[in-house]
Amino acid sequence: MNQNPYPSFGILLVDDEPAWLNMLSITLEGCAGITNIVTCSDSREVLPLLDKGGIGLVLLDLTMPHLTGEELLKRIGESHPEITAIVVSGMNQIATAVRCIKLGAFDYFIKTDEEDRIVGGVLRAVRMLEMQREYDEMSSRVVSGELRHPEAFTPIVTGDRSMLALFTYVEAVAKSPQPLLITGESGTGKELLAQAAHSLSGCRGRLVTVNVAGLDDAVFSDTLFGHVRGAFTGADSVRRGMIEEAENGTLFLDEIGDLSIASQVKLLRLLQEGEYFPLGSDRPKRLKARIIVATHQNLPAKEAEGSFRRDLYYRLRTHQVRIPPLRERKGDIPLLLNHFLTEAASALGKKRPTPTQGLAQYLTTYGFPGNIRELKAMVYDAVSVHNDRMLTMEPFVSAIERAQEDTGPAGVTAAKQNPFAGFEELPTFGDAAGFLVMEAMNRAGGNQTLAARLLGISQPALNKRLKLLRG
Ligand SMILES: Nc1ncnc2c1ncn2[C@@H]1O[C@H](COP(=O)(O)OP(=O)(O)OP(=O)(O)O)[C@@H](O)[C@H]1O
Repeated sequence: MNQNPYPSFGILLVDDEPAWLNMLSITLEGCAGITNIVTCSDSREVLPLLDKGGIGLVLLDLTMPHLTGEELLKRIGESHPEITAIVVSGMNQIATAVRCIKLGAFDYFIKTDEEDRIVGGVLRAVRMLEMQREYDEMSSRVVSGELRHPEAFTPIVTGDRSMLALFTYVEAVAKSPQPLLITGESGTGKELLAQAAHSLSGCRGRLVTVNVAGLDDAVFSDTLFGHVRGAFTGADSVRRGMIEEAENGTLFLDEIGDLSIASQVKLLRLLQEGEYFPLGSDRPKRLKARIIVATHQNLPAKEAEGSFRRDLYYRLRTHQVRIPPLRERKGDIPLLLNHFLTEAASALGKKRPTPTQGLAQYLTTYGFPGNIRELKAMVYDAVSVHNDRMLTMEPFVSAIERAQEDTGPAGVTAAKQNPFAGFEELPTFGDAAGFLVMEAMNRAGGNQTLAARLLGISQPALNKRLKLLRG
């Protein structure tokens, strides 16, 4: 799929007829982009070749001088059980096919079978091996919890365990040729994660981002596939599509949940066939980029209501990560606050202000529907207006109040709903007030000023209630 040999492991073709070996190599490269091919026409050399390592799949001819394919199959099973074998026979013999499958062959083909069947079988075996390898790699890393390239994730500030587990997963699948689907609410850092996945992919090309929301099908096709001169009125010159711009790199399609059905069909075809036609051209081009897609939408729900194709969803979700919203990793708020304070001060050419005590704690009491983007904007805004050494809570309090006012009827916050509506028996006024005070103190981490702010009362009034509660 790119200039690196594909797949990442070698495919050994064994046959005593060099002409067949040659033809099969050309077919596999031309039809499936398979380039990591080793050929061998002497059956005696097969096992020593496998001992050297690097081979994942073997295609074996059955009838060969010295060692037969069946004999080799048995020996491979004994000495290299991790290697997958496919038998390609000159004759159609059911009994031999059954014996080979019993010996562990992954598949059995006749040389006279259609090219597509043999190529399809090889691709199936390659995918199975790739998934097995990714799974093994991932399990071993998740167990050890180690990242090989932590530097790829440096721009993503977090200390959250679920985020770290997600990094491990992204690192494990970074070199896979299958698409990566990143989901998560708006502002959670999906684009940042796509950048990390690209830098880990080992692809030398660029990361090309296309936001597909709002693109009608014609613009989508033109943007991705490009066009030849004269393809349509106004197409005065050739346009390279983004797929080509991303050659040997990564094509990142953002807001994939908003793609029109017509464009979904085209994307699916691209992923299935690995090739596409620039508009106005009848010469196909090969897809030579890794595909990463992202969305803040709920794709299974969209699929259920019929606005997202099931076949595309299944294709995209082979490797999938969901970035948790900030409210599910509140422990990151102090880290992010710190990070954005430094970043904003340097961007605005100011001295880094010291946040007032309790600011981080106060921020954890808010749900951040806009996630990290919202927190970042708040910090930048506060740093740009402040002039003292100490950064007070005020700009954050007003930003949060403004955001809550803007949350309109559809997004009514918990505080505006009636929490007692479902209760069969109501608590007494005193009990309810007591629970409320304790919850506010809990959320404010014991800080009375903060808790009073959350309850909309003065600090002395809260103090009085606390004293009453403590008896
Ligand atoms: N963990 C993080 N550490 C530092 N900065 C972050 C982190 N997560 C997100 N950001 C910053 O927050 C902003 C939003 O991030 P990003 O654009 O990656 O989100 P997104 O999930 O792709 O959003 P959308 O769905 O709206 O496209 C960016 O400025 C990004 O740099």
